[in-house]
Amino acid sequence: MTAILTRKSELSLTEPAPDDEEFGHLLQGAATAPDHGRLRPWRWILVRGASRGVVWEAVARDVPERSEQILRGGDRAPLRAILIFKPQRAHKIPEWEQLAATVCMTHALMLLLHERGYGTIWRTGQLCTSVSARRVLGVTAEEEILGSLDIGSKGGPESAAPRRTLPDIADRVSRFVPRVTVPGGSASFSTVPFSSVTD
Ligand SMILES: Cc1cc2nc3c(=O)[nH]c(=O)nc-3n(C[C@H](O)[C@H](O)[C@H](O)COP(=O)(O)O)c2cc1C
Repeated sequence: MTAILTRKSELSLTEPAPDDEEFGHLLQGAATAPDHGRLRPWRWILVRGASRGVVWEAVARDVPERSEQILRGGDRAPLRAILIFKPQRAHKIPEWEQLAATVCMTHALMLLLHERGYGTIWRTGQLCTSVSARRVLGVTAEEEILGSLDIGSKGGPESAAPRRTLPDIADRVSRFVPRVTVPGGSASFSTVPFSSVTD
């Protein structure tokens, strides 16, 4: 609960970021997230330093009207880990489940990075639809870019924000109460009371 309540998307990320070895180590942990069929239908492309410019120049080429803004954003984090969804299309595990497994892995990775003191933010935007970026990164026709997990050290003013408060989820959960006495009758639902949670 502490990790959940203290993680938040960090807009300002500076050096240092985890090196390849540390990223790989944490990814091994994250790769144990729930994954129906254990297909691991994803891969990461780590982009650092001047290579970031190459990728975001490609994105900017595809959206000339926003190119300045896109180029400015290219180096917004020391490590831009690009998440590629690599589903097995004709597999018995439906594609949505493969996407769900990919998201489970990514959230686990974000929490592991957070636990090590790194900040993250998952960014999507123009990168995901950029044909030029796909070409530069070697993304195949079978794959999709799900965005960039920006990783670095927390430095912005928002880093000092207090722990988040828990959201009100009272209307998002109910208890199923079958009406066994009425054949074919409808079930009823009752809401589940929650007391506020603390760790
Ligand atoms: C799939 C996905 C895509 C996101 N894309 C962006 C984005 O393009 N730009 C951005 O500023 N934040 C992006 N975010 C971060 C969300 O804006 C952020 O998680 C949300 O505002 C809640 O903030 P928190 O993570 O601090 O709780 C994305 C998050 C997810 C899960």
